[in-house]
Amino acid sequence: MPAPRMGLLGWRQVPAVMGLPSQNPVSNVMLVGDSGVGKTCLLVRFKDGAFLAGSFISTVGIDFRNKVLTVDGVKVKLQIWDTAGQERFRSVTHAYYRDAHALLLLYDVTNKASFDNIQAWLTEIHEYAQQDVVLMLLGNKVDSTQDRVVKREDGEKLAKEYGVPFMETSAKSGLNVELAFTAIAKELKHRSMKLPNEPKFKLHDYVKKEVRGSGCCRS
Ligand SMILES: Nc1nc2c(ncn2[C@@H]2O[C@H](COP(=O)(O)OP(=O)(O)OP(=O)(O)O)[C@@H](O)[C@H]2O)c(=O)[nH]1
Repeated sequence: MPAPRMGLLGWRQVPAVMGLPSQNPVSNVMLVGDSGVGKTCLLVRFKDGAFLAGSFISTVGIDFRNKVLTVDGVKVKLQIWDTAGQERFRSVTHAYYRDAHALLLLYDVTNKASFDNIQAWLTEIHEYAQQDVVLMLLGNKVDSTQDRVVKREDGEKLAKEYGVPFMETSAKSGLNVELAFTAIAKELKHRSMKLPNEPKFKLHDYVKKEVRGSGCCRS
């Protein structure tokens, strides 16, 4: 059992922006998935450009970081919530779904159980999150080629089945990490601005094109 990492918010504490999504220029992005899939590492890679090597310290409750991205010349403020994947913190996570504007759902390509549990996570998301929440599926740890047990095609198939955009990432190498958050920020920006003459942004198409362009993830 990994040692616990107490989230900045600790138990039952709520970020100042909770409950005020419409008056609030901050977009809330929540990272979910089994314990150990790499949610904290993905966030640290995105925020600080570093990889948390060494022993695995499991998140307790929920933690968060802020990051501002410039998307098509517009600043998009993201507050990213790093949730605890362990089952015993599930009720804490449930309380946050409703105020999330976007969800990044992770599994670990070296851990079949974390992939098999995606269906259960999607059921939970369906139950607790807003109907129009932006959702993306990420298969993390693709740098671990020797230990891979979930093929890219399996991730793609599952994502297609549920109609969600998909990409493979590595918090260790940084592969597609910036891209995942940028894609989410683009979608959130387009939704919030709703410019009448602007063509509708298609997250699926953007992700497919960008992932193909990066030459990533051929296994
Ligand atoms: N090789 C490799 N290891 C990774 C990657 N991302 C995370 N890890 C390792 O996986 C372990 C778990 O990472 P965390 O980011 O703490 O996992 P988590 O999903 O936040 O776990 P919980 O807080 O328990 O929900 C750590 O030992 C990390 O070093 C990755 O992209 N590649």
